[in-house]
Amino acid sequence: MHKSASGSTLGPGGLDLTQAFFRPITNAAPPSPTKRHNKISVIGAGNVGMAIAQTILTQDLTDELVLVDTNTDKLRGEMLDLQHAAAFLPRTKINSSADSSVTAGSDLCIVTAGARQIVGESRLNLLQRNLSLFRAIIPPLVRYSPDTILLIVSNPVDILTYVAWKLSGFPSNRVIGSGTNLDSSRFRFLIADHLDLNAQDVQAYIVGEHGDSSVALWSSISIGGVPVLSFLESQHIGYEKETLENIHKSVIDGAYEVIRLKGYTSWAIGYSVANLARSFIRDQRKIHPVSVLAKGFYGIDGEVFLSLPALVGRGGVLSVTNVHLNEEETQRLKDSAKTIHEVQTQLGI
Ligand SMILES: NC(=O)C1=CN([C@@H]2O[C@H](COP(=O)(O)OP(=O)(O)OC[C@H]3O[C@@H](n4cnc5c(N)ncnc54)[C@H](O)[C@@H]3O)[C@@H](O)[C@H]2O)C=CC1
Ligand SMILES: CC(=O)C(=O)O
Repeated sequence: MHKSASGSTLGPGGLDLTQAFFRPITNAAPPSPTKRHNKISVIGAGNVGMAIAQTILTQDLTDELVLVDTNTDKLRGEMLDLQHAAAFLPRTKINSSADSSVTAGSDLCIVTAGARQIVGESRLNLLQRNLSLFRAIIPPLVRYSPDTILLIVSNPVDILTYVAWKLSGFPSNRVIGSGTNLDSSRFRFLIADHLDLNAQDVQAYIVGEHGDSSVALWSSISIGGVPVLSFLESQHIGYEKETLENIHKSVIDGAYEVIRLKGYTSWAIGYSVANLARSFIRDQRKIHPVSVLAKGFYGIDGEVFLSLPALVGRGGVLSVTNVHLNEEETQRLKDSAKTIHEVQTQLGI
């Protein structure tokens, strides 16, 4: 069997099996022209790329999902393994190739390709290795999908988002790093666990670098509409600053612990990125802490990408939320920006 030019299946002698199986309905209305065909490409079919792909499929976020990887056997194996779940999933066309032309016309390109940390390495240690990969990966993605949103996940994510922005020539609102969307979920989980409630009811952000210099915004945490720290202060309920610092330290150490235990992180980043993909593709206008061009916000004067709570929709990042930071948080954010800028300057990027 093979496919006809129209995509229907041809049997022996050129018989169109699709037409043979189905009888046309007279006076059937043509398909609605308003339904938009969505296409998401995931570059890098490793632990992270596949966790993202699987979550996108189960959440029915796209009509077409494309996987790209240079390891062609693994790539085909991953594609077939997902295709074999077709009977249990919403209908999605799944395709794969080592050639980026397969991504043509993508609405969203998610880049996860590259080296990952081994025990003892920080995210910044990966920069040299992943920088050269990005120089090969980004230009063809841009050529084949000039209107796409680039969502960068590979580490160090903030610096590689800056690199992708420079290489793409795109406006900065269409080049976004997954940033601290994941760290903030870890933060919300730890607070919710501490108080025995649902993490979805905890509004809390980690901003700055996705990594060791991230900043916890304690002053703006609210639970069920109650601003936590000012409530405790108004009720004269004491709390230890050290407890807060320990929770933030657990957020930072979280990835290192998972990497030490299982070798890599995958499930949480899979859900985090699928959650972002939904906001872009379905134009959710949701606020996510993601890595954006931060120059000009909170006194940051260097050209760096780092995470700030941002309004996200079909056009990419639509605006940055004017969340209040106290003096200490502002200073920590500036220090985080400085850390990233220094690495970029040392490498001449
Ligand atoms: N931003 C975040 O929150 C997180 C980022 N990461 C990062 O994601 C990246 C991937 O991690 P894993 O999936 O665990 O690694 P992995 O080693 O399982 O997968 C990487 C994949 O990239 C592929 N690849 C290499 N060069 C390529 C190219 N030129 N084009 C296409 N594919 C290529 C490899 O063949 C491999 O399949 C790492 O940089 C890791 O640090 C991981 C977790 C969270
Ligand atoms: C590896 C990594 O960046 C993370 O899980 O946060």
